[in-house]
Amino acid sequence: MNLLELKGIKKIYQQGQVEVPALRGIDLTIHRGEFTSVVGPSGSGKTTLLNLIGCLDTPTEGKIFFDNREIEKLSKEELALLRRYNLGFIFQEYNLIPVLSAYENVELALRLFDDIKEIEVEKRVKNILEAVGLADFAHHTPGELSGGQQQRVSIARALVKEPKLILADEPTANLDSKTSEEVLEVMVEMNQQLDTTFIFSTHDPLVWDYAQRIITLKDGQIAEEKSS
Ligand SMILES: Nc1ncnc2c1ncn2[C@@H]1O[C@H](COP(=O)(O)OP(=O)(O)OP(=O)(O)O)[C@@H](O)[C@H]1O
Repeated sequence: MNLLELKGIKKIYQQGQVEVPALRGIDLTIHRGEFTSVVGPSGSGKTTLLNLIGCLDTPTEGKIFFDNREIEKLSKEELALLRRYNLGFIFQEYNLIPVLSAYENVELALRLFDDIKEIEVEKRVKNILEAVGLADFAHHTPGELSGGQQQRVSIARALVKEPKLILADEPTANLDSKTSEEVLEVMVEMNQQLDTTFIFSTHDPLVWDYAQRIITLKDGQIAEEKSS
């Protein structure tokens, strides 16, 4: 089943008088449960593409459908709900709150949901921390965790809402290769267990080994596609 459909997506940034074309006509369908990597040289449009899919920015031209609903046609409230319930983000810099523990960082993501009971919050946070291998580190703050552990917290934070789609912009950029592999294994496991769809942007060849599908961008266009 299609989760995401992009039709004729173009994105032009305006830099003063200069127009910077970042995406020049992207047609792409992502199916539910896919584990897809977006690769390509610096400046090829990877982050721009992820930002558009994550509804963090809007295309200059073209249409994006999420679950068969056209994003542009959604009201502000509908868009906020889509982002809150259906999308999870993992960043290169982890973006954890330094004064909160691993548990509290993950818990915070669920606090946006008014309708979840306290007991359910606790169960879900504990389960997801255990799934990413951090049960014993729940009360540590980010400063007391390694880079790989911090990235696992941010994976748990993205997954605890059980979103349909997780977008990860260079998730292993700050990790050594062994830690990257561990983090990727956690993501593959979550993808398989929860059927969460993942889209990554990356320069890291290691990620390519884990991806089912690799989309190569060049100058804002899809230059190549491979599926394993
Ligand atoms: N906010 C912006 N304003 C102007 N130009 C931008 C902006 N963001 C990106 N660009 C330009 O758009 C193009 C695509 O950038 P993007 O960041 O999407 O590429 P990328 O493939 O993610 O690069 P990298 O691998 O270096 O992160 C580049 O030419 C970049 O300079």
